Amino acid sequence: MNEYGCNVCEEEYSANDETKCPRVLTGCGHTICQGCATSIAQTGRPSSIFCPFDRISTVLPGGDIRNLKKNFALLELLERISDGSIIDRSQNEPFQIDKYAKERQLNIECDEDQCHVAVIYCTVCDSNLCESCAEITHSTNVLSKHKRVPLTDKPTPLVYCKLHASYCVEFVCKEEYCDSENRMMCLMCRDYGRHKGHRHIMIENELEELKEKLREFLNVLGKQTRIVDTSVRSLEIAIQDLSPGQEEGQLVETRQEVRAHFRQLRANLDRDESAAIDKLETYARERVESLTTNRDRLMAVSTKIGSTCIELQKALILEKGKLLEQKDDLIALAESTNAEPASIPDDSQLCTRIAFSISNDRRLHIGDFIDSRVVFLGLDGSGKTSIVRRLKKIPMESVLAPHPTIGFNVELIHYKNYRLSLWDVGGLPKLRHLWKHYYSNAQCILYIIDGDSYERYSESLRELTKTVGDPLVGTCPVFVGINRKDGTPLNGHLDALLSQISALPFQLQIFQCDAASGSGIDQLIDQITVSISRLNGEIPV
Ligand SMILES: Nc1nc2c(ncn2[C@@H]2O[C@H](COP(=O)(O)OP(=O)(O)OP(=O)(O)O)[C@@H](O)[C@H]2O)c(=O)[nH]1
Ligand SMILES: [Mg+2]
Repeated sequence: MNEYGCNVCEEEYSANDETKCPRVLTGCGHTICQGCATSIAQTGRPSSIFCPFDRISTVLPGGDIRNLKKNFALLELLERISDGSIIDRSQNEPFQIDKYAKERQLNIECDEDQCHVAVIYCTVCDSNLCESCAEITHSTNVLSKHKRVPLTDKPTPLVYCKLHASYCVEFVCKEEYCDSENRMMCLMCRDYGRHKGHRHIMIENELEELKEKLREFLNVLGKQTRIVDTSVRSLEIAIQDLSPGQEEGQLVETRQEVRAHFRQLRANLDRDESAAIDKLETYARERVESLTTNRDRLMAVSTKIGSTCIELQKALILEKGKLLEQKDDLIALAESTNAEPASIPDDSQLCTRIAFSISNDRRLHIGDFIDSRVVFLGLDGSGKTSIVRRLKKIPMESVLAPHPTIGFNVELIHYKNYRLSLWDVGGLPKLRHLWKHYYSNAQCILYIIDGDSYERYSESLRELTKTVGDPLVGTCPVFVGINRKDGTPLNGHLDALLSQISALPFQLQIFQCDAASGSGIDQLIDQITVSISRLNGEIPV
């Protein structure tokens, strides 16, 4: 690569050759030669040019490459180098541009020293030489007169005819039907030999045509190389930008942005959590203050009642005369103590469970419980009672013996700001005609299917369709729970059941749980309250 050349085509810049003039891409500050800029601009938008090194766009004033600023500093430097006015400090002599850069690329050995690369051709000695060997071998008066040219200008040697060795090849046969393998011919071949009477052209013309073609190819391939090299460079930049372990680049920047985003989210969450906890604690403090005031008031009443009782007890053992004397005082004392206001707290004041909900913007709301009715349906033995026991947090150390529910059971549980009454309805066939009395005014229906009993899937689906298809269900959210999921491993039957449920023309929310292990139960209660809050048009918790 030439140090003072264009980094795209790697050819030297020049003030004299317009196509080699260094032009500045003002968008980014890189410099490339006018020729490369022209071919790059043709592949992009004509009004602008993308830098081949960093893909930054530069507007082309007037849509013409020639309007891009010349890199005068570089031109001046080149001029000073060619003047010899710049000293190469490492060599302590004027800085030189390698004028044989092209010849060196041919990498032909020097005839004098195989370790040297030839750059010069002596037309008299017919030898390829490096600069120093050319200097040494041609230092005498006579030899110094030999004509030496750059290796790339070496004249091509004469070629002699293979059949008539003393004749030079001068023509090339152009006869379409010529069957000779050797198309080059000398005068003898043409006039008397196997090419006699054949159409032909001068070898120089043929060579010129061929060279012209090769030059065209070189031109096309050169452009292609530039495009490919530019793309390789762009790809390298992109690879570097996205490779992990780099200190800078797009990946690093984006990673920082993502981290900042999550840092902000965490900070917001922490702030909202603190605000919610503060609010909860303030609420608890106010409740404690009010309960303490109530308690102190009742203690004062209790003390007064105690002392009055003692006074009355003492009066009971007084002499008749004295007792009668104190009659009015004692009655007044008893009446005033009896009239002392003693506000006895009711259950709601004593209830310490705190109803709360959290809005979408993560604010805590403390308020009354919302009462909702959740009805459990499903075939007998599907696990309804077991799931309700799990929701009630009743310890279940082992699987209980089947104990069919006759009629129904109601259990109350609290979750956030919901007070849910869980209606566990028996699933025996004789009880199923009663189900409608339970689901007709439910806020949520849970239909449980025993995942293990695939022989009962169709019966279960039939009852489900009948239930959900009943207009009494209306907009009530329906959950279909596959119980015993931790039992038999998932099998094809279960997959088929899930797709059959999904294909039903109702809006059903499917979940899987296991009453024996308790898995999936905690998520269930959360989903139920979210569905109920949506149904009520409240802010989902
Ligand atoms: N291994 C296992 N057994 C379960 C599971 N759920 C329920 N069972 C057992 O299955 C049997 C029936 O469960 P129940 O909860 O009584 O069924 P049910 O749906 O209430 O039945 P009915 O009241 O007749 O409608 C009991 O012996 C439970 O212990 C489970 O997830 N895994
Ligand atoms: Mg039951």
